[in-house]
Amino acid sequence: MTGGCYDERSARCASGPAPCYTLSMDPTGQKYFTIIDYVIFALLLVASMAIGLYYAFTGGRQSTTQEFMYADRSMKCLPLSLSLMATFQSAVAIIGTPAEVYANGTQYWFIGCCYILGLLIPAHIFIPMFYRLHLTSVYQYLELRFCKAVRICGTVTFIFQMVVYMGVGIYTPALALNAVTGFHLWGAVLATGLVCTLYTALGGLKAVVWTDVFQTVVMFTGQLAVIIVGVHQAGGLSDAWVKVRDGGRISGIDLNPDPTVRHTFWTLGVGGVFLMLSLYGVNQAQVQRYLSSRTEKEAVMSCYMVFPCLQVALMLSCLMGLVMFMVLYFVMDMLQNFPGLPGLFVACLFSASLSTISSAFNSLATVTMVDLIKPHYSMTEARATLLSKMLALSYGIICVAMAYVVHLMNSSVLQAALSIFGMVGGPLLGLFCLGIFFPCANSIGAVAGLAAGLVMAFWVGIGGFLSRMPSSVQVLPFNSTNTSENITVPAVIDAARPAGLNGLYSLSYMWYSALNSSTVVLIGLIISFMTGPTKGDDVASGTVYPVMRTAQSLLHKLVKPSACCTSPEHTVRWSYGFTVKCIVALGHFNVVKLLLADRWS
Ligand SMILES: O=C(O)CCCC[C@@H]1SC[C@@H]2NC(=O)N[C@@H]21
Ligand code: NA
Repeated sequence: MTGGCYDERSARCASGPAPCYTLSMDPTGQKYFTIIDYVIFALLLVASMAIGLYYAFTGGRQSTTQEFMYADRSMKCLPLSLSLMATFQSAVAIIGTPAEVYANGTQYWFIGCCYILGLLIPAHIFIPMFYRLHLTSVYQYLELRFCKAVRICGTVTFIFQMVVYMGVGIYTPALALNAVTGFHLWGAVLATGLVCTLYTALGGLKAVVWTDVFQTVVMFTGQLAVIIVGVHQAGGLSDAWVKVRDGGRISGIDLNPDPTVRHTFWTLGVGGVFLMLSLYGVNQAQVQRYLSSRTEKEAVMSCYMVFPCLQVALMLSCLMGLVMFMVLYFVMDMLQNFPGLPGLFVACLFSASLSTISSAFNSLATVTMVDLIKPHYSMTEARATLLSKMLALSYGIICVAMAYVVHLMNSSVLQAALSIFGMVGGPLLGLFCLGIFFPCANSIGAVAGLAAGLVMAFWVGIGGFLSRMPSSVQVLPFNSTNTSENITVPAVIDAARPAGLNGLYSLSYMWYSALNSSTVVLIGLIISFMTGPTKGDDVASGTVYPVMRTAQSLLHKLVKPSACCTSPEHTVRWSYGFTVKCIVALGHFNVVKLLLADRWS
């Protein structure tokens, strides 16, 4: 490792503000794979293809849309939970999260707090409702609750979101591989796109779920192997811990309520809940997995089981950020003398990418078929299945084209991916919440609300992107005393903090989902009341969540009727006891907070 430097190309591959080190490279400036690395990488593609072909020629041979799209609704919760986790865990997380943790400390790790509510709400509100409605696509809910126009708006918005996201997902690992090994950028994009499109178009959802399971194993193995070797090279756990702590990489809990601060416990732990709801609650790729479960209980269980998988994935990514100073270069440099490990790490990268874009292809083909084509053209089952496969192929081509667009954009992919979810997934979440929690909302309100949410999303999202001109400034590493070189990172500096309305531009991107979904609900309700709110009994049964009834029954369970409200002194005594309990709990929380802050300061 020599002194740090800011290298446009490698910083791009680091996908985010991260320091880069010029390494002792051969004259062409590239690190070469050994043959064993290529073999491991090729094995990943071949194995994925084999699983796809297996499901193309066994079972029902993907001859019906029920099998192609919903695996004949026969899936069990274990493979489903791994597939659910893998779908939104792409190379962006594998590279971007370590780069984020190293460049900005472990504050990002608190995003794990949003997984609790981010999975409980889908498990107990969205899944039961969608499962009992026997939906063929999640956007069918919008037609049941509102009208066909709202369904089409939702479908088109989803298609836009996933096509852009796929572009990021396929481009990231190819760029990283190119920057580090000299592997031809577009060769990697085409190889990934081709293999993924083929096994998805041939094997349907069964193939996508089982390749996701296989790719998750490769992902975790690759990350674990690199962490173990990295810690070993750092001199063992204790030395690694000392280096990391003295390097100031461990950031305690940041309770700053300022919404413009990029990463705090609130932006990650609370803003992240809305992000999770838009992904694990109403995103077609995930809902399709819930609907392919054998029973509703299996679907809820698969959602619960995502929690430990996500926590492990987050822990591995964050540990990589701590153990390795620069994910990819460090991997290549450090592991050069461990032939096979660079190949395993790159296979881990591509496993993350393949398992994400295959889910995107399959869900895009499904909604295009179910929401946009089938309602207007009747056709035989065979033709519908063939058309679905053609759609999956065409989305593969679109995805490669999108990779080129992302190439031109050249921004931090982790923030880009999360911003896409916030800017487009947020309004979609708002649309579903408007329908599910507000019986008075009508179709005009829904369409107007969605439009308002998207306008808000792009205004704040693009405004925020433009107002933060990235520039490289001299940044000393976090109070580290043991490193001499200055690390130059492309810091994203906030221009003079704009006041008032423009303050929205400096809003943390982690609040986009919350801001945009609430905009849809707010505008949707206002327009609904202005154009004649829907009457309670006009709403299709099963499409509204009974908030009041649930709240009353919960309150009833909490407040045992015998314990209080039978007489004034009972009520006084109960409320006194309740208040004392709250104060004690608050005390505990503060003690924990002080301990955490002290330990990590
Ligand atoms: O990896 C990606 O493709 C996108 C970045 C991660 C997406 C979100 S972040 C919260 C949740 N946890 C994950 O591991 N993925 C999703
Ligand atoms: Na993935």
